Amino acid sequence: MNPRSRYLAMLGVVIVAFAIAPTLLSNFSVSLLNDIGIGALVGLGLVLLTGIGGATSFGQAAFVGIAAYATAWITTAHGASPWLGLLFALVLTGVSALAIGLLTLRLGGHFLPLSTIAWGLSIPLLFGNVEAFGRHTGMSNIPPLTLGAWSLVDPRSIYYLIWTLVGLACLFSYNVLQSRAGRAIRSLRGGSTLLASVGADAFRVRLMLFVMAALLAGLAGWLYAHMNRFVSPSPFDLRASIEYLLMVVAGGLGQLSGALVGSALVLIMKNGLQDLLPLLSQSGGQLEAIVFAALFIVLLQQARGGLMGFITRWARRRFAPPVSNVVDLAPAEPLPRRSLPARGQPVLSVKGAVKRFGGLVAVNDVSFDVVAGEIVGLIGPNGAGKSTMFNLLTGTLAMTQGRVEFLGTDISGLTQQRIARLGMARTFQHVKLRPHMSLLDNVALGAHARAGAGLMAAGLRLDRREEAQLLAEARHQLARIGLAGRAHELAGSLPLGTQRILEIARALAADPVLLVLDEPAAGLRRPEKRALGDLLRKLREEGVTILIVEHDMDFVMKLVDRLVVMNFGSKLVEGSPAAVRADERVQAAYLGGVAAAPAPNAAPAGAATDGRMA
Ligand SMILES: Nc1ncnc2c1ncn2[C@@H]1O[C@H](COP(=O)(O)OP(=O)(O)OP(=O)(O)O)[C@@H](O)[C@H]1O
Repeated sequence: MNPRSRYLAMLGVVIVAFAIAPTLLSNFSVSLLNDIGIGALVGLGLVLLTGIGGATSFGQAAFVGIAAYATAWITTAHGASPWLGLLFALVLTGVSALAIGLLTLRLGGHFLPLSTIAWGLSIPLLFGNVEAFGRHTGMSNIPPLTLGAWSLVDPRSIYYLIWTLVGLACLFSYNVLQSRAGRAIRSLRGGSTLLASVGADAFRVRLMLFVMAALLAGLAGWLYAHMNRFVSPSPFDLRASIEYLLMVVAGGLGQLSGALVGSALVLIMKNGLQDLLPLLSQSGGQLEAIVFAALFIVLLQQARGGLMGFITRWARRRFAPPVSNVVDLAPAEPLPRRSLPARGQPVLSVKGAVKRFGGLVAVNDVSFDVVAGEIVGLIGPNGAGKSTMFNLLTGTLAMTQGRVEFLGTDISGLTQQRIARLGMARTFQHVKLRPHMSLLDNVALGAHARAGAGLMAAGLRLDRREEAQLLAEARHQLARIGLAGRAHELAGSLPLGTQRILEIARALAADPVLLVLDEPAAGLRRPEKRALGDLLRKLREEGVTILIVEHDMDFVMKLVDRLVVMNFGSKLVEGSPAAVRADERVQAAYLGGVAAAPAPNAAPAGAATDGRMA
């Protein structure tokens, strides 16, 4: 049996087991399974938001509460149908999440989790102080769910609805993660610069994810209200939020199944402890909290991947074949390409660029132009201001003064994301890849701005044609750099030099007009450098314009059409490689005539062995 059939068979067994469970289990066990399903829905949102998106939330129970109170209020006070209650609950939860997200998601570091504690505390307090919500006594007599004439009042009948919704939510979330939106979500950890460089807005991605997680919690809240037919503030307070977080940490924050496993683990343990602890001590309630706190600490120390982390590692060792190097992608129409400007047309024009870091002038009144179809090298000794100049061009840093035009548009005040979308793609001096993602996904991320399917389309699998095009583009770019055979390996497994090349493939996937490369040859061996040089020359033939910062003079002199030399933040000279090599000011800047080395192949006297001038 191949792995896919084995996986489908296992899934079939799980579905059949869930379908027949209510006929075999006691009422108590079915009710427990219902609670586990509701917990799993909240946990699913937390896995996406915290485990995959990297934003810790201590306030998820508040969203469960907003939906539970919304449906309770509209169905009891206004006699609305619970299905209208669902719509109302989801809209209210979504709008609340959007408002809270807009206010808090820009907070960095520890401030975001702290802010989640603030609203996690305040929203249940609000429930307890509103007369219409029954204050701390809560609201009762909430109608049960009905499907036509079928009332879901009994735990065995609502069981099927809960677990069908859990199944659909898992499928939706899985589809999202396997998409353009999912790649952006998986890239959130590790900062927003990379996402901005491929034309994605990290804040928007995080906000959408936050709303999606809240909606999953809202769905759970709606089920909770109509299953228990009673709501009060305490099941939605900070303690409940921490319990949801504990569930996903116990189950495994890194994978969707962690939500199900964690919910089951914590709720079964909680029930067991509630039976056991009173036998051991009078104060069983307090002991339960202590046991859970101890469990949390042990998990954080010993098993950060949770139970599913253990199971996955074991299953991989036991069953999984080695990573398949076959790129088994369906054929797809190529993505539309942008038209490149005619050779010699102006592409980039930098006028009087200045960047100050406090008292330090890192870039001082630098001007130069780049025209279509040429390779221009930006060189200079260490600390000359080259990377800062690149960061100004790409919008990564704001200019203190000056102007940059790209394809005739003034991009001086534009964000990195807008500039990327205009057709400027870059690589980084300090490689920015997502090591836990495959090579294919890393490169497909580069083509993010060439497609448009969002979360909803991805979740419903309406994005398959576009997704196939994105993956085909990524495969094409991987083939170009000779890594097609390793498409499914993790980017983190590559040596640093190869990671730099992978960054170039990611930049090419954006179909750029201007490729901005920051030290692409650093860490490459001689044959790899030769291959890189060939690739860049081929790109130039195809009409791509290239601006390159490089310390390897042997490499750069043979490659570029023109050089701009910087020193102490200012432009020193500009000209052909031969003219620059012969220029005395450049020789002086590079400490004693290193740049005057006669043959481009030979390491210049006094230069570092890798051919670095500086
Ligand atoms: N974010 C920053 N804050 C303060 N100073 C900075 C910052 N970034 C760069 N600098 C300073 O600006 C100057 C230029 O740095 P930059 O990295 O642009 O030089 P470079 O030519 O790229 O050097 P290298 O070749 O070593 O990478 C250096 O003195 C550096 O310390």
